[in-house]
Amino acid sequence: MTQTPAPSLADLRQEIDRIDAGMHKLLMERGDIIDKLIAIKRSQASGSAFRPGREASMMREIVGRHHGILPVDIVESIWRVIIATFTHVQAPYTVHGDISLGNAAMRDVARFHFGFVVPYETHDDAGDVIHALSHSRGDLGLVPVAAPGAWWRALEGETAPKIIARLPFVERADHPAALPTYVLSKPIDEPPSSSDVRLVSAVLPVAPAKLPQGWSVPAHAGAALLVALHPGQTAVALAEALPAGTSLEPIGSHALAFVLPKAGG
Ligand SMILES: O=C(O)C(=O)C[C@]1(C(=O)O)C=C[C@@H](O)C=C1
Repeated sequence: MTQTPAPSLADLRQEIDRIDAGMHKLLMERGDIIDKLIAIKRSQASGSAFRPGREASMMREIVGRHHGILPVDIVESIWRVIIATFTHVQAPYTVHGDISLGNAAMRDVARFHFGFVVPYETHDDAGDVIHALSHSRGDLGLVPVAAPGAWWRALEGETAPKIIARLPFVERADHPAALPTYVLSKPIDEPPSSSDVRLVSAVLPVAPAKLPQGWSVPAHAGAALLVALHPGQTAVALAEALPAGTSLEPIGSHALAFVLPKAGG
């Protein structure tokens, strides 16, 4: 029986060149599709190209089907950069990062999720980020969930910026840009789906001795709570669980995080 000879280094490099050319061609083809999409989106009311629900479901699909020796970190980061860059091609925007919990961690979040083509500006606190968004056309803000003070109160009111996503989309141990971060923008034309987490600013008459049981409170400061309503939970039930005189204001929503099990775990 004749054995097929093992491929040479030159053969394998030829294969790599063929694959790279194919990937490059597909990316250019993706650009042609985005070009057509721009025309459709221009005719819609909102000036913003972001569709955070669509982005979250794409990331879920991509990371969910991945296997092989290429680390999932790189797959997530490549597609984040592709999507963020094609969004920028549709309508230019700047990412504003709140560095109150550290410059390096926020820069990693911004670069991992938005790449290097999208301009990145830093601000000393969440208030400055929200102010910058209010005066922009379609910029994005990044605020750490644990940023100091009741920063989310500046998101109350119909025309104020809102939370539209939570990063990282894909949660796993040792994520390279792990700082839990909210993405903010001016209100967008995408109603939350029934499987999204809706965020509420609750202001109690006095600071509570302990946080309400059975509710997710990602952040709190004095009498102000940022409450995350998970699918099935309602603002009416939350109001009943909190003291009389509490005010509740919607401040955005985000997709449920996709939790990736630990490799081998
Ligand atoms: O699907 C869209 O609406 C797009 O604009 C395309 C795209 C992408 O590049 O895949 C870009 C921006 C959106 O946030 C979601 C996805």
